[in-house]
Amino acid sequence: MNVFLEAQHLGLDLPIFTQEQRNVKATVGLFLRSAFQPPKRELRTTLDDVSFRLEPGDRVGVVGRNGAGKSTLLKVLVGAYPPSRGGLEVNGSRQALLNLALGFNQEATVVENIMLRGIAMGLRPAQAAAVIDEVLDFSELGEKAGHRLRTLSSGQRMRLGFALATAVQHEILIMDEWIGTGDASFVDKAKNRIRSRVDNAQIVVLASHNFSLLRSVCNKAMLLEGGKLLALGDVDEVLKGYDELLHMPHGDASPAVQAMV
Ligand SMILES: Nc1ncnc2c1ncn2[C@@H]1O[C@H](COP(=O)(O)OP(=O)(O)OP(=O)(O)O)[C@@H](O)[C@H]1O
Repeated sequence: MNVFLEAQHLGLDLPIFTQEQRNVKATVGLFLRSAFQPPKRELRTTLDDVSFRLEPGDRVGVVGRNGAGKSTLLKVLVGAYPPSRGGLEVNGSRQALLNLALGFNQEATVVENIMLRGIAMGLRPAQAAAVIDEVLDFSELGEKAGHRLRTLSSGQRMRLGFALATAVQHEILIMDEWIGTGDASFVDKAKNRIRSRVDNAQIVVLASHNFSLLRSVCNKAMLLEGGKLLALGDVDEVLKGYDELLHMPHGDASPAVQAMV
């Protein structure tokens, strides 16, 4: 199968809720208005005319300043947000390593959650059942198998989310910079597994601010600014352009970026 990920003139508008400027010194009025004045809903363009095609062997870092649209682009690529304009074509199985704590059912047991979330991630019921033992083993939660999720600590939930999200190798891996919050031995184990999933994926998309991580994982990078794709190319060149951009006011393109576009 020819694995690829293609975005064609992709655009996304998200609703934002704004409030008229209030006089914070008029305390009583402030309380009344914050209780009764409805917010205004506006649509804001978060991704604007983003086009690229990724092929097997592409390991692409997604960089840009805070609020540039990196996480939003990843959410569109994993199918969490449908694009408002343009199209996204994905050929191959994809796995998101984004918010590992999301999507659990607090009232269901650990094993039930592995089944439910495994199926939600696209596994067939038999495949989800087949990974239960491995997920319990990797997350070191065997003795909690029949416990309700709400009784787990946040670190234990993170282990479960990580073990489940990485239980199966996929062709396309879409991930945020992964910062381990578990104890040191789990973080080491998790890093080894991530490395193996990255090495064996055909396409990797990694959003991060960490240049050394990006250079060690990626061969290409894309630079976003204000929801637009400014550059896509060799990782070292794009990081150089991004580094220059970081020292410029918003809206100005750095010389290295201008040379790339
Ligand atoms: N759910 C949402 N609803 C409305 N606006 C949003 C939503 N999520 C993000 N935004 C806005 O979209 C823009 C891009 O946000 P995004 O999280 O994609 O940025 P980012 O490049 O990942 O930033 P950072 O480096 O700070 O994580 C920001 O202006 C943000 O305020």
